[in-house]
Amino acid sequence: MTAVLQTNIRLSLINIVPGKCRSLADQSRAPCRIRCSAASPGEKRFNIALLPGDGIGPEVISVAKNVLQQAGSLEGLEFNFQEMPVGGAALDLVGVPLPEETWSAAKQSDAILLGAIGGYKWDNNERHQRPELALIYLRRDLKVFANLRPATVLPQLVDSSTLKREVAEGVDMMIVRELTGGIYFGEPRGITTNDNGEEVGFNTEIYAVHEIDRIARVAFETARKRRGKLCSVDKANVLDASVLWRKRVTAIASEYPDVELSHMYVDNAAMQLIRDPKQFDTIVTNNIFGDILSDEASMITGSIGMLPSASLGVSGPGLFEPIHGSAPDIAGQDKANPLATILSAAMLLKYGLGEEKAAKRIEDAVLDALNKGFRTGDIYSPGNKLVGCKEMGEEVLKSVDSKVTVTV
Ligand SMILES: NC(=O)C1=CN([C@@H]2O[C@H](COP(=O)(O)OP(=O)(O)OC[C@H]3O[C@@H](n4cnc5c(N)ncnc54)[C@H](O)[C@@H]3O)[C@@H](O)[C@H]2O)C=CC1
Ligand SMILES: CC(C)CC(=O)C(=O)O
Ligand SMILES: [Mg+2]
Repeated sequence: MTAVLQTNIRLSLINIVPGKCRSLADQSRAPCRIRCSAASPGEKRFNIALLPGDGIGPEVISVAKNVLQQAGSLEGLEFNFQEMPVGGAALDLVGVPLPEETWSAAKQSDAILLGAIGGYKWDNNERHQRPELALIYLRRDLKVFANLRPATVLPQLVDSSTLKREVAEGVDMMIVRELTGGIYFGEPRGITTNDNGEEVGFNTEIYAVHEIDRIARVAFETARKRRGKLCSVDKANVLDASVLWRKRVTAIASEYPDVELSHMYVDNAAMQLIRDPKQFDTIVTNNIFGDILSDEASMITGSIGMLPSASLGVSGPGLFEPIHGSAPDIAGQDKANPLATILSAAMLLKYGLGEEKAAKRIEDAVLDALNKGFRTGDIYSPGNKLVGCKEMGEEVLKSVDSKVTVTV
């Protein structure tokens, strides 16, 4: 597992951005250093904004928080957690999906751990009252344009994959998804009436050169530190935005002669992920394709409940969250798999705070709990021990405590 998490992307981002941005990135670390000085020798303090959100969000966040706290304390890290409402929970409390207080806490934190947002209750809300808007605003305003979604088939979970053992075994890819542009943000958008008096809905897929170049560089840096293969996924046979995407990714490739670049249309990529997922090392793609392909890739690993993510920008706090949604169908039943959120906490330590040892403690503890046979329903296979969200969390916590060192 650590193989997919070995790139220090924050450093990569700093490295790839020249001059002015480098100092911006350095400034973003300054508040942490000031807080650290108040801690006792050998101890570092970090402010973590916890945004549980809706559905299974609070269940998985409460478990991941304990694991994060424990792994951190064993490495001399102290966390000041500030829990704030977001999404539907915030709509119910104060009438907006991202309250000003939540935004301030997130912006001023060293890193943000988010559960999930949305649910049936708010499904028919007007667009400006949708819980999911909070996520869109957070990503946009934090400027976290690079979304890393590692998909690794753990040896312990090969039998949980929906694919045959020989297809799933050994899969280890990183999907680098552009997160602050494309059709989720493009203008114009809306629902209007056409000349025939018929209602029409429309959105705009739009990318500027600087948006493509910066995500391409993150992807090339990532691929360089992995197996040196980058596949750019687009729809350049139909979409103009994809034509520009392919042109720019190809241009940026000249800066990375050691990385082997290929291009693939997204429909083919969706098929190839199931046919032969081991062909992929690093994938770079736009916002909507990355959203869809990462859900698909999650099932190769056994469950969407396994995939963490890190959303990073040039400066400021990173946003860490499982790739899944609020799973309203299982919310409140202690059935959710918390491992995606626990592993997102590991990504927070590694990419957000640069605390690799504490991150490794979490990754090892997850593997240890799986080695002992603990499984939530989504990754259960006969012969293992079926547990709920809380018990899985407790088992991971015990493994963090016992300071296991596991190799896969
Ligand atoms: N980042 C976020 O906050 C996201 C929010 N959403 C929102 O979540 C709500 C539900 O969306 P869906 O399309 O149903 O996607 P979903 O990811 O919430 O659920 C899809 C399926 O996967 C299962 N699942 C998801 N996470 C799981 C976990 N940790 N353990 C076990 N099973 C898990 C669910 O039970 C469901 O059957 C919607 O309101 C949607 O807008 C959707 C995706 C991302
Ligand atoms: C709810 C969407 C805004 C987000 C999503 O599905 C995702 O980021 O995976
Ligand atoms: Mg999604």
